[in-house]
Amino acid sequence: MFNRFKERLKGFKEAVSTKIQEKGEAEAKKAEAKAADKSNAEEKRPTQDKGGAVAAKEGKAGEEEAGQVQNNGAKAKQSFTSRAKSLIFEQEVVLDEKDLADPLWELEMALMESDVALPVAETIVATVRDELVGRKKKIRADIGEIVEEALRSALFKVLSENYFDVDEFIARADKPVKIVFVGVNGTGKTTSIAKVARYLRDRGYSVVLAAGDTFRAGAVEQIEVHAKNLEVKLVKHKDGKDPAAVIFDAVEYAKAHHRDVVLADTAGRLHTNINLMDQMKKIVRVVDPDLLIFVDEAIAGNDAVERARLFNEAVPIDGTILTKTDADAKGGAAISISHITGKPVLFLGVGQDYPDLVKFEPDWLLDRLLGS
Ligand SMILES: Nc1nc2c(ncn2[C@@H]2O[C@H](COP(=O)(O)OP(=O)(O)OP(=O)(O)O)[C@@H](O)[C@H]2O)c(=O)[nH]1
Repeated sequence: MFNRFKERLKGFKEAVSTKIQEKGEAEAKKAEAKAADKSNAEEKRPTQDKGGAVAAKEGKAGEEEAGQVQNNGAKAKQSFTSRAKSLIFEQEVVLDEKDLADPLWELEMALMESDVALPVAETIVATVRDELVGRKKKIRADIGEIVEEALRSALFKVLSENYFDVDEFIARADKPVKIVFVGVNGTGKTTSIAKVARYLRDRGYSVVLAAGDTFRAGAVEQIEVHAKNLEVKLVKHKDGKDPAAVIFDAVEYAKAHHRDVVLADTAGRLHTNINLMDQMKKIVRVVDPDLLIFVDEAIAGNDAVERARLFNEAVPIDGTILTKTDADAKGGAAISISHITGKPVLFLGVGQDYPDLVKFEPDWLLDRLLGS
């Protein structure tokens, strides 16, 4: 998961590390030279003072004393150098904007090549810059850790922007909670509905599915298989072509039978298909969903982000499910989609089986984006 993203970030980490090391070494050299000057000055002082006394004395005794003085001088020099060395290790480096210009450019490129949308990449770079510029770093501190911390904090800021606790929302909402899923073809909408049905059923909610994809041949049969596997009620129309009517009936069924949640499938559509977009608007008008969830696949990268933006413009969505993150090497869509739409990511699809659904938590995703 996100292997290419991690690979691309390495370049940035290395560039900052090299910068801190270079700067640290330059400052250490300066400190060493200063310490050596001071040590020479100290060495000279006792020799000169006692040197006068030596001149005043005559014979062997005088020579012995002179030897002793030289010895003392060498010892003083040695202890001064080791003190200077430990001071160098404790030396702190302050990074300025100039030091970080190249590494931050490297970071921006890494983010863009990982399909992070430009405004999001810029936000992340600005936060990392704020984290690193002007802060004192010890030369012997773990530089990798410093850079990782800055990145983590910048990514966390972006990922947690529109955080929404879907569990809490469902627990508090009036029942039945009406949830409609929309998106383009083949991105994993129906599979995600089945996963969410299982997720909710496991948390004690009763679920009704609505076979609202009346457009694609085989779509009703597909959701029927999921309903059977999960042992949940499916509402469908025989030869019905109006998805709004199917979903409306599913809601009526749920009300009459005191079911908690209605999960409605809809046909896959592209935002450019005006008829199908109008149909989606009609569904929203008729059903008035509590949550309109846009489903897209993480592997589509910037395309998924752009589609989410366009769907959100046509009919305001309440959140996103990003599928196929298990197959996504880049991570850009997962990082960008919420920032661009201003709506939260609710779940991530992490495989093809029913349990392969993860409730979106910024820290969970961060561990996978930055982890080894
Ligand atoms: N690896 C992986 N595959 C997934 C995930 N979610 C869905 N899929 C697969 O994606 C394919 C398409 O899923 P569907 O649920 O049929 O997609 P859809 O959006 O309903 O398709 P349409 O009905 O054409 O709109 C299936 O093979 C799923 O098993 C996921 O999180 N990871």
